[in-house]
Amino acid sequence: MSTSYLEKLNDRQRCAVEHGVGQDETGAGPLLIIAGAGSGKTNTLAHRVAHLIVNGADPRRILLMTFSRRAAAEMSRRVERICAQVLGANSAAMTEALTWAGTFHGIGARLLRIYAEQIGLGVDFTIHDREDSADLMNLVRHELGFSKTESRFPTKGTCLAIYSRTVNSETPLNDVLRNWYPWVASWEEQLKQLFSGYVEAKQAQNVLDYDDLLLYWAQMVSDPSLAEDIGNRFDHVLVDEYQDTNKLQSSVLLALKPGGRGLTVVGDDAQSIYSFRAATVRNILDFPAAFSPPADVITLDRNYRSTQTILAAANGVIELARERFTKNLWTDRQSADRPKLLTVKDERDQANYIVEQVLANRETGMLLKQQAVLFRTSSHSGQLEVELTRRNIPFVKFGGLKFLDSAHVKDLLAVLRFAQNPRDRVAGFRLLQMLPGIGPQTAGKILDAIAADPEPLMALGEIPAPPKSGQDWGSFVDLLQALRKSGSGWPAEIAMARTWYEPHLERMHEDAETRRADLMQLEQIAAGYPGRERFLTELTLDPPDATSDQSGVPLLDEDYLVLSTIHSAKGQEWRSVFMLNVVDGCIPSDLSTGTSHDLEEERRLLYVGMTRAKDSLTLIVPQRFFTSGQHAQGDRHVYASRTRFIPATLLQFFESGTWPTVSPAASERSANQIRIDVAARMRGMWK
Ligand SMILES: Nc1ncnc2c1ncn2[C@@H]1O[C@H](COP(=O)(O)OP(=O)(O)OP(=O)(O)O)[C@@H](O)[C@H]1O
Repeated sequence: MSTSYLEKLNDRQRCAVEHGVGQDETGAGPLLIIAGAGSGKTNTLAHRVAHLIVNGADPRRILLMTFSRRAAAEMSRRVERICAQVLGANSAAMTEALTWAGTFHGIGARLLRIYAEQIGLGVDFTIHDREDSADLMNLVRHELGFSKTESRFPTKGTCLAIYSRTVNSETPLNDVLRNWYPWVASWEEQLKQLFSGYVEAKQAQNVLDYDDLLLYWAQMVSDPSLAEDIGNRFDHVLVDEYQDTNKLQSSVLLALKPGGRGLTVVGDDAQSIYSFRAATVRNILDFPAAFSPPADVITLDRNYRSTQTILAAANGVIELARERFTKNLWTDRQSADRPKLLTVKDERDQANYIVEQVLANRETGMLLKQQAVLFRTSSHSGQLEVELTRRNIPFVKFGGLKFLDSAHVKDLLAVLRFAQNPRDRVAGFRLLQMLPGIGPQTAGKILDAIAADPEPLMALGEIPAPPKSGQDWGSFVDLLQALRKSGSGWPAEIAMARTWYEPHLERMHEDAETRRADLMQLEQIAAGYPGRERFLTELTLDPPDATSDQSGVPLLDEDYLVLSTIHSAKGQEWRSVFMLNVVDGCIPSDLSTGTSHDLEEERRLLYVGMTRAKDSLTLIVPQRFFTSGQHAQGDRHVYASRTRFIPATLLQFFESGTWPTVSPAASERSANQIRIDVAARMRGMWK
């Protein structure tokens, strides 16, 4: 069989791809691939999966876990391309059978549905996103009377963050409070009560939150026979971005493959940027020793993405990290141009510079899509978005406000979610209050009345129409009962729900027309899923995160500039990268300067951003920037200085400059063209 597809790999990559393949029948021993930025991690992992399939592995028995659904889709596409070189026309069938590719949470949700009965879980469970979870937390907090306490009890968001960190890091509440939330430590007892109430409420309503998908999974595999049963479904388990997994995820993984047979994890400790989700870099560092004999380790340190000058600057930044394990990256892509470190007056000039530069690049044949503007926090791109819109330059923004966070999209999803799981109080609450004349109290009463019935939506039909809800009540009940029966199939159901919702949309929002366009787009997205349950699950777990000025994301063949938070830029690359606000207070963010641990993560963020660039990198340092909300002083302009992560010793790696540049000729011209001689007038005042 031809192995020509392996020829383009370098020796180390090839070693990683071939590790253990065809050695013996029990599969390869555990493998850790430490893959530096741009070292071909995705490429290598895709080749490994393809190589396994080409060598006879059953694709239905390969579990591939990635950080996002987008990454899983990209990986499957690459695997298919590689397999096609060897297997020709048969490859599509093989790679389509690669059905166990997804995120930890997505895979968890699927397994929980399969094993629901064995662990006493209602198979119809719905999944709460962070906002729904916070709403439910709030409800319980209210019921327990904590919102009325005299000194201030933590907000619903903080409570949820504490809960989430506690369960994901498998750390006692007491420690979490002491280390991360010392200012609420006095509330420990009440928080315990709250969390216990929250767990009971979720169970009564048959909902799981994000964390539950991992928690339930971990509980499930703590039973040795279930663990074995699930583990035996897969011959190979491969995990990408292992540096961003948390303790719970590694527990699950090790329980699935306790001896490490067939287990491959890939990651880069220098790119670990998700500790706010309780990810721990220890997972990757401790991986080899979790097995006996220890896992094999292969390091990829040749970078194929960036020029040598960009890499030198990025290496310089990460070299100053307190603790690091990855070696310096190297490349043979020479370039005479160092990355730019550009000082501008303020954010307005920053935006103007980018627009000018992006257009200039396009003149030289670089598509907008090959260029990206990265920033630490979603709000940093405000000025730029205004300028791009004004100049009619199409852009798509990743990170920050999600499409699914808009009220009307959430409304429509609430209809579907309530039909799916009528015990889901958060969805029910939202939905009932859309009807005229129904407020929180009436909604609560209705939900209470139907909760005990084995078929709550049938019970709904027996409730007399609440006063003032008029004819809307009847059509509401009809809709839900029809959806529950699933008679019209998918995606017709979502169209049905939208038709029902439209008059309410018009009543509630002045800009109903633009919102309607979002709903049409949602319907289009929905058509790509086999059914309501999969649609709701996957959308909640990995929502599309692009928002743009237009009603939707431009079609793929259109050209647009990419705006992205650094977090959302993970794993991507562009020919030209601009980074906004490379100043202290933005990166490191002034919210993150608390501990050295936080600071180190901010340094890695800058590193991740810089290593996205292939040919050209520009870091922009506005001397003044606008900050909102976080300070006691409120919104204000502050004077900024260059990020502390680029101290004077690193300036050698950059070409420093200012913009706009005033050429000598221009200043001479302006001197010659004095329109008002103010000085002469001033003198004249006294003559
Ligand atoms: N053996 C190789 N020969 C030539 N180019 C390669 C090779 N391996 C990878 N590349 C190229 O290097 C670039 C980076 O690869 P990839 O996106 O897989 O990196 P990565 O390790 O996932 O990066 P990161 O961790 O920074 O996101 C891609 O453009 C890819 O095509």
